[in-house]
Amino acid sequence: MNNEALGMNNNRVLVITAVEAERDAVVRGLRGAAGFDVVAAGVGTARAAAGTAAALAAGGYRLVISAGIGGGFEGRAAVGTVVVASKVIAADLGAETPEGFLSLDELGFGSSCIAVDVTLADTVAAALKQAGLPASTGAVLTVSTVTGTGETASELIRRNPDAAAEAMEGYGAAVAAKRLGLPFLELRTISNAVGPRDRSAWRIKEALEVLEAASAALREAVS
Ligand SMILES: O=C(O)c1cccc(C(=O)CC[C@H]2O[C@@H](n3cnc4c(=O)[nH]cnc43)[C@H](O)[C@@H]2O)c1
Repeated sequence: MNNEALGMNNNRVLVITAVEAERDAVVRGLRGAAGFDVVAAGVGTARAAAGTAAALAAGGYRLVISAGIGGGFEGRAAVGTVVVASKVIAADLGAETPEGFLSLDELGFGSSCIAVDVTLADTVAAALKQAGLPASTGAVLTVSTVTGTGETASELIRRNPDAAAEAMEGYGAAVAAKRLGLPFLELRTISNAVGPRDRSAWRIKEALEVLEAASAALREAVS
């Protein structure tokens, strides 16, 4: 029997972040809004999936949002901007062959791509812009390894022409949400460019400030 049949209202929103600094930024932005639970589940898809599934087991949710900082692809998402995912792609889940990379889809093991609620994603992006934030929509890649070379960045774009950003958790949280039939969103504030590793150029503090501001706008957009 599902929650509705049991008379339980599914009216809560679960926001999953990787680290506590992201969770704290989201909580500050939400400013005590009712109906939101914000959980830091750890870095990577396994922790994101396990943390999301564990939280959803309590029941009562209507939406799952993966939120945090991320890397932006050159010319698509600049540092300090926000990307709302139009889809989530597990970009390195598959098999390497001498002829090139094969995705889960090509291997016949399901899909590396998870759809989001596009109408809601567009609504959230519009609300962020309305709040004065530089927001756009685009595919967000989930990777197991932060991209650290121009070659890998180019290869990711070649395989995923609509990619705007990369991060490490979205696909895991999305799989858990999908398993329960819940709509899913991913929101990334850009802390660094995807490409040659330059740790000194990461703008984590600024990205967390944008994440806080974005969460304030999110509060209205998904209520
Ligand atoms: O390289 C470092 O010294 C370093 C220091 C602190 C954090 C990191 C991370 O790799 C954080 C990963 C964390 O943040 C998201 N994220 C942010 N930028 C990217 C990116 O360009 N590619 C993938 N993930 C990124 C990710 O979702 C993790 O939660 C490194």
